[in-house]
Amino acid sequence: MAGPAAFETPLMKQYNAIKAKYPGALLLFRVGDFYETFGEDAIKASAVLDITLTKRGNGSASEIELAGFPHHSLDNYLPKLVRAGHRVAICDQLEDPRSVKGIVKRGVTELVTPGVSYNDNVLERKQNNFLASVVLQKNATGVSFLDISTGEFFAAQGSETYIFKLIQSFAPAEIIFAKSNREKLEAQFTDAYSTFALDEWVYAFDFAQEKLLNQFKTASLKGFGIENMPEAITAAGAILHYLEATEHKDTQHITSISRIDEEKYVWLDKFTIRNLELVNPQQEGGVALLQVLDHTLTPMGSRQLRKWMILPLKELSSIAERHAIVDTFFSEQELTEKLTEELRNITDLERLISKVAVGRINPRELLQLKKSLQRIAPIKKLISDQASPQLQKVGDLLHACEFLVEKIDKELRDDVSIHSNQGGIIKDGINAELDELRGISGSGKDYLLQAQKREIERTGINSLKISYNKVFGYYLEVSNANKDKVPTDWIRKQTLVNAERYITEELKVYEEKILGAEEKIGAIEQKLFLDLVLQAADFTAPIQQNARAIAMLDCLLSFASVARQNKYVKPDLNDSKVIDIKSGRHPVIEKQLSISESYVPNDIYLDNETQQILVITGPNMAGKSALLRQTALIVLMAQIGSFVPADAATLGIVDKVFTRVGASDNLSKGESTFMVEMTETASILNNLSDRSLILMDEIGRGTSTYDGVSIAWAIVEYLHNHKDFKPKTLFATHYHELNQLTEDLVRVKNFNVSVREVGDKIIFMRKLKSGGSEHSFGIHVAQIAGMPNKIVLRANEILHFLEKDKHKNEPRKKLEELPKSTNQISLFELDPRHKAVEEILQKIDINTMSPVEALLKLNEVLSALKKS
Ligand SMILES: Nc1ncnc2c1ncn2[C@@H]1O[C@H](COP(=O)(O)OP(=O)(O)OP(=O)(O)O)[C@@H](O)[C@H]1O
Repeated sequence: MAGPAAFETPLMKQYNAIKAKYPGALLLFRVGDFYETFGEDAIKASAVLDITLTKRGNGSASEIELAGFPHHSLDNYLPKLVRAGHRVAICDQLEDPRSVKGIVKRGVTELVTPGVSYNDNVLERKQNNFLASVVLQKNATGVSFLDISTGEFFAAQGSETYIFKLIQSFAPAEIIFAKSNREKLEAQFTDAYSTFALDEWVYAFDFAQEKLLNQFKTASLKGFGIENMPEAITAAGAILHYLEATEHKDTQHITSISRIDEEKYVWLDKFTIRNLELVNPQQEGGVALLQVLDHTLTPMGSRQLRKWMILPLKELSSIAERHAIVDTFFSEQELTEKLTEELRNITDLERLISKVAVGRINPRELLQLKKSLQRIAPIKKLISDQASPQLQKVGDLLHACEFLVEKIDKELRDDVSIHSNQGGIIKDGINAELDELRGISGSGKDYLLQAQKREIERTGINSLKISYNKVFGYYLEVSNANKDKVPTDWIRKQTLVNAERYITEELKVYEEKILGAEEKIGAIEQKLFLDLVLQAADFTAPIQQNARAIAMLDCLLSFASVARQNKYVKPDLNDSKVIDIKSGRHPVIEKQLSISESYVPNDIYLDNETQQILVITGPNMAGKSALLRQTALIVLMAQIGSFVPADAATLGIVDKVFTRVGASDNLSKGESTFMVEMTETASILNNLSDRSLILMDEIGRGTSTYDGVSIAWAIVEYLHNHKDFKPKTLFATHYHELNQLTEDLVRVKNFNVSVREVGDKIIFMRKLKSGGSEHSFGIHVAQIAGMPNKIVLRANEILHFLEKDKHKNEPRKKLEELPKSTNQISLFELDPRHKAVEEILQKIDINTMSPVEALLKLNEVLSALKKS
């Protein structure tokens, strides 16, 4: 590729100057009806967009790569570039090329980055598109999240672990930070997120605070509850700067910022969110809890639910409010049906009003906004008529925006297109001049039809047609066969293969009148439409408030609908430290079972006094993990306001949920090292509280049995004997040795997930029973899984050998004594009964045997074979 110095045409000079202002961005450069990319950008764009890459001379000896697409395809191509991780600068022509001589003025009108987008094709309807800004400081780490498409703006600060966890939960589309924090944050986030480093000065507190005060037009940040959070303020201010730098200067819809208060929400460690599959399944094709709970009807509802899921509440009263509303919906079938019907007709109010604020709304969207707003009044009435004070409170938040609805209804036509420049937007009777011009335009068209008729009569050319094109306006088209009938006063304009095109003086006069009128109509309609948009912008705050209230109703309605469908019950939440679940089920697994299977419910009881830690043993596949997860899921569902899959649940508020799964479960993620397992376990142990719920699933299995048992043992002891806290713990393990813990630790109780052995087979009962289990059945599972019989037999042999001498402290020596396996399969190895027969036969000494003894032996062999 040629270097910049080689680009000598004036156009390329202009291109280079603009390109230099947006380092790191792919520049879409508008030339005529095309967006062009050059050089490296062209190579990237052609690869991502699958468009042709060409080369062209640029006024010097060198050539430059070129790839472009028609301007009207921007909405198709832009999202693809952004999704491929590019920052895209859109450079437009800033003046009408027809009115300038020489080079048209151009400038970047928007820098679209993964985290800053209004484009419906980039955005997911059901998900927020957050931009995150992070600041690492000595005292604390700060973070801010903004979804420019909805106007939601959050800030938080705290420990680095907490902030990184929040980032993981919010899953932003892009993360920005100061260059000085680059090394650490890139190492942390670049694999999973788009990142961008900004100059240091952007992350200065004073600068950031000023930006926020200007944005909200307030004298202090007190009203937002963040005035004493310098790191959060710095992160948030940097976001506002970034919007400006990316040419997103219309930000009137960002009207406030909310503090994410660490104290208000349950602490979910990063494994919990992933392991419990709250919002995303761990494996492709899997199902997350969110999918089961999401029966929402509006995009706002869906997005809200996702936020609720990652931020379960700790405050009893707030949870109770949600439960009360779900309860009303649950029992009032008629109310839910009516509300459901109304919500179905509400579109994305939140994103539409953002588009209004930044002047990006099209006529059809404004019509949708009106239609959605028309549903607010009936909803308000429906819920305000209810006895529930909680529902009435939500009703108070709703604002019918009558003035705006009436205005749009009166002025905007019901059949508008998405384009604001194609006319047909404003109704008749709104603007006198518009009506008059429409009259002229309409009658002009009539006139043309009459003229066509007259000319046909005059010339006798029956196929004569008056048509229009942009190049020479209205014309008469005559086929070659009729050419000689053309009168002399017609002026020939164009010759086609089969026809000739003419204009006449009369046509020209009318054309001017009609086109003049249409142009004026377009201008007036556009102005009236803009007035409507401005009017709507005045309603930004109430519409945003409506959107949030509707989102909340939608989520709660969804909870009620899911509860009814899946037979959930209202949990009884209280201040105690008891978790008492009767016949609890796993909300996701129970949905996945086939009709012939049914989920086996289980009771779980945990408290801080008598039953703090359950050591749950049982064979592989018995359902230990399912039981652990369902317990945490039930607790979390309850604390986000949902009903729960159980017959009854009395739950003391939980403030932290920790999850650790033995290393090999995460093998596919390349995180299986024992070291990681231990580090994470350590971090749990260092952050305990009295209301914590801990799930430990086969901790220690990433190392040798002896190490594993010892570590697991020590962890249980630690959790039991902690001087300050008695965190409730479910500890699933294969190590039945841990059952001995109950001998010394009073609040540890043994349970097992029962199975029944029927002959060689085991039947999974999935029932949690009090008491430990004898052995781990792993070999049976291997057999079920289709492991070659030879291996199963050999494993059994080794197991028996090891178990026989378990309590002697000479494992190595014993292993050496283990009978060596041969690689050949003998007849006796194919079936365990044959092994027994072999043992009998080998002991026989036929030289000393009487015939009767031989018969008896034969009988012994036969009965060994009959044993199943
Ligand atoms: N209570 C239940 N009712 C019906 N099916 C269940 C139940 N619990 C678990 N299952 C089914 O059994 C499968 C295995 O359960 P789970 O993974 O919990 O076993 P596990 O004991 O943890 O096994 P491993 O030790 O191998 O991890 C689940 O995927 C689920 O399909």
